[in-house]
Amino acid sequence: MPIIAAQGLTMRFPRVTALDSLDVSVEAGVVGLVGANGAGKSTLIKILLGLLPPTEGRASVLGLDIAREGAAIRERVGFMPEYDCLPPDVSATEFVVHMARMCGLPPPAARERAADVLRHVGLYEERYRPIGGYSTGMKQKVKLAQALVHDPRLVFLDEPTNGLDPAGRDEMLALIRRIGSEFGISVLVTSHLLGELERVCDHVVIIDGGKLLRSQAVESFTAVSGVLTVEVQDGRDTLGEHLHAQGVAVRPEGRVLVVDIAGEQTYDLIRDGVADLGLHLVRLEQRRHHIEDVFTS
Ligand SMILES: Nc1ncnc2c1ncn2[C@@H]1O[C@H](COP(=O)(O)OP(=O)(O)OP(=O)(O)O)[C@@H](O)[C@H]1O
Repeated sequence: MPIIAAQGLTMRFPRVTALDSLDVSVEAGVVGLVGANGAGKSTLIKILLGLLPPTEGRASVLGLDIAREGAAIRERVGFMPEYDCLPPDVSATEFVVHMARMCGLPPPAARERAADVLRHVGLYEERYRPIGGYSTGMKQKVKLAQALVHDPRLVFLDEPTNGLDPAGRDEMLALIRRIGSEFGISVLVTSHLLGELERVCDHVVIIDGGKLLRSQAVESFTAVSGVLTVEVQDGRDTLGEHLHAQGVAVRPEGRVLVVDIAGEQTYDLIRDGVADLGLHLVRLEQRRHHIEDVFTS
């Protein structure tokens, strides 16, 4: 059963059509929803949570109908909103316990679950301090923790890497991957950056102007290409010239050489070249496409 299915989903605001007859169906796993700012990602999430009735069309989440079963959907789905909505004067622990209580957990279970999820997202001693003094990364973790506290089957994460520095972004992406793989919770994560979703998602849905552009397994975007990446220690140009002299299509790119594969003999020529020149081979691998290549080529 798909975790999310939409048919002809349309949302017209007075001045703009945010979703335009969207048909999409995705299976369990970590799913990326990609689109430029204003593409309709947040609107889709609000509709899927049963919080905003669409102008036209139908959709279901975990097999539940958004028009009739919104409350049941929200019981089973966690939501991390894009913008901050955190009370500055309470601690992360107090806030997440409160959110667990709102979901119907009794006090001891709420405290236990809150402690667990805060640990999972990487908030430790700081969880007793008021949220107002937190960094952006810590606030994102609190928002993620509250989305997970009621043990949902699916979470919607709206731009979770927004405002994070590269280290914070990597940490958040790793956490998202763990939610899917270790906790077995399906994830719908939005971003305007294709590249970062490629690293953590099984499947990506790309929308533009409220229309579906693609819905595809990440693996099928990132199929192996027809080029090899060769890295040697101190000898990139020597090896490049040597291969070129043997008719190999080769070009330097940063620290590596990029070689077009013209059959099995290309591997042999590289191996023999490295050996003949007495070089130390660091890396020889077939390059994979990146999702972004699909849209820039
Ligand atoms: N309540 C609303 N009333 C009027 N227009 C709206 C409303 N909510 C969203 N829109 C418009 O619908 C379009 C899609 O907005 P949406 O927030 O879904 O995009 P998004 O892909 O999530 O982008 P972002 O990442 O910038 O939030 C935008 O043009 C936005 O201005």
